[in-house]
Amino acid sequence: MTAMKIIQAQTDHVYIEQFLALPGQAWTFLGTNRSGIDDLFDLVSGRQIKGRVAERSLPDQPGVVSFKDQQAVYESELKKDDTDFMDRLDPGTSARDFLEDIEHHAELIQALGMTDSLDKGYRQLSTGQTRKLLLLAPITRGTTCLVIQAPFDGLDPDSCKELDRAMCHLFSKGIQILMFVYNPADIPSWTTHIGVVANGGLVFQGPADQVPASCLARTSRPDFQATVQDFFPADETRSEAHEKKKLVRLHRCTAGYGGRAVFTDLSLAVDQGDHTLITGPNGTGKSTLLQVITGDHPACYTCDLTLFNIRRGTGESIWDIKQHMGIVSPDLHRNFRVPGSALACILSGLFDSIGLYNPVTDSQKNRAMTWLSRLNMASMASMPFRDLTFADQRLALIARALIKGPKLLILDEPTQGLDTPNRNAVLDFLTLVAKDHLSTILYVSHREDECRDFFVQHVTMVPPGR
Ligand SMILES: Nc1ncnc2c1ncn2[C@@H]1O[C@H](COP(=O)(O)OP(=O)(O)OP(=O)(O)O)[C@@H](O)[C@H]1O
Repeated sequence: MTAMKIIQAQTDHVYIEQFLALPGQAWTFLGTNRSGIDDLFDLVSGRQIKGRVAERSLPDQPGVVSFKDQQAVYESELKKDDTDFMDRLDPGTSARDFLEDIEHHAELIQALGMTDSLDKGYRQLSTGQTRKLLLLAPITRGTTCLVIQAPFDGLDPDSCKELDRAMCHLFSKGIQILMFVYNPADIPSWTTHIGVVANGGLVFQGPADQVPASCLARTSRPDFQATVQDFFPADETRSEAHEKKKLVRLHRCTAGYGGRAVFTDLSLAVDQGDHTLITGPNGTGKSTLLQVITGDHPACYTCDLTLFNIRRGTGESIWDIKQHMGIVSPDLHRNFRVPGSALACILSGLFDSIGLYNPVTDSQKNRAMTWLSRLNMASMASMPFRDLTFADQRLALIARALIKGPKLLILDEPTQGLDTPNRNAVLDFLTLVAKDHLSTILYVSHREDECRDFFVQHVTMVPPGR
C-alpha cells in the first residue's frame, strides 16, 4: 500500500488544502449532494478534473465504482449491442467476463447472491446486480485500492451487510479503502478515518473516533423544496377517499425473460389512495412488476391487466396509459441519454417522452421553471441534463414525474444517490401528496427509513420457488 496525497487542489466545487491517507487507514467521506464531495471523489479516484492541483499522488489503477462508471459500462454495452445481427436479443457481455479468479472469490460472490447470475449478460442484470458486479470486478482483479461512491445504494439489506463484511475483510488483508457516502448511517463501523465535506471544503479530516458529533449531524437545507401547492393534479385525479377509483388490477400474472419466470401468479389491486410499498431482495422482480404496469414489459399484453379501467391489449395506445403515470426508475435514468437541457428533461414529463420533441407553451415552460427553482436548480436550466451530477439528474427526473400531477406515481428507488436531507424532503413531500389525495404512489425501496406511514399496502417480492 502506498500513501495517498492531495495538496492544494481547486476544482469548480471544492478546495482541498491538504489530504493525506496513510497505509492501514480506511477512509469514509461524508457530504451532502452539492457539498463538493463529488469533485473530491473525482480527485481521489484519479479522474481528470476541471481545475488545478499542486500535488496529487494516488495508488496505481485503483478499483473505482461510481454512478458515472455504472452508466459508462451500460453505454459501452449498448454500443456493442449486436441484436440487429442475431436472431435474439443480445444479452451483453457475460457477468462472468467482468470477473477474474472466480473460484478464489466464490464465497464472496455467493454471499452477494451473484452465483446464479454469472452466466447472465450485463443487460440481463437487475440494478442491484449490476452494482454488485461492478463492486466485485476490481475485488476479483486483486486491486490494492478501492474507491467507492455510495457503496450501499441499490443493494438489499442482506447484501449491504455482506458487502460491509467483505470490505472490512479486504481492509484487514491490506486493501486500501476509500468510501464516499451521502448518509451518516452508511459510514461503516470499521472505518478508521473520516472526512466531512461541506461548503466546498473538508471541514474535518481525521481519526473516526475524533470526529465531532456536530460534524456528523451537520444538516443542510435540502435542495428539494417543493410543497403540495406545486403539485397540480390533473382535474380528475383529486378526489376524496370515499370516491376511490380503480387504478391497477393485475390478476395472476406471470412475467420473466426468455421463458424463465421471475414471478408467477402475482395479483395486485391498487385503488385510489392505496399507496403501495414494494420491497424484496435484489433480482426478485420489483422493477419487472412495475414495468408490466407501465407497459415496458411484454407481459403487459399477456397478463390479465386493467389500468384506469382500461383492459390492456384492447386497442388502447401506450400513451393513453402513460398520460396518467409519473415514472422514476433506474431504467429510465440510465436510458435518459438524449441531448437536452435540465429544463427540457422536466418538460418532457408532460409528453412522456425521453427528450423533448413537442412545442411547449409559455405556461408549461413557467411550470417547469418553477419546478427547477423548487430543486434549487434554476441556474442550471440550460445545462445539458447529461452534465448534471447523478443526484441533480435524479432530482430533475423526480420533477419530470411530478410536473403533470399524475394519477399514479410509479417510483422505483427514486432517491438513489440523494443525501439524507433530500431523501427526507422527497419522502415528506410524498407524505403530503398522499394525505391530500393528490396521487397514488407505488414505491420500490430497499431502505427501512423510507417505510413511511402513508403506505397502506406492502408487497414483498421473493425469489422464485419460495
Ligand atoms: N432484460 C432481461 N433479460 C433477462 N433477464 C432479466 C432482464 N432484466 C432483468 N432480468 C432478470 O430478472 C430478474 C428480476 O429483475 P428486476 O430488475 O425486476 O429485479 P429487482 O427486484 O427490481 O432488482 P433490484 O433490487 O436489483 O433492482 C433478475 O434476476 C434479472 O437478472
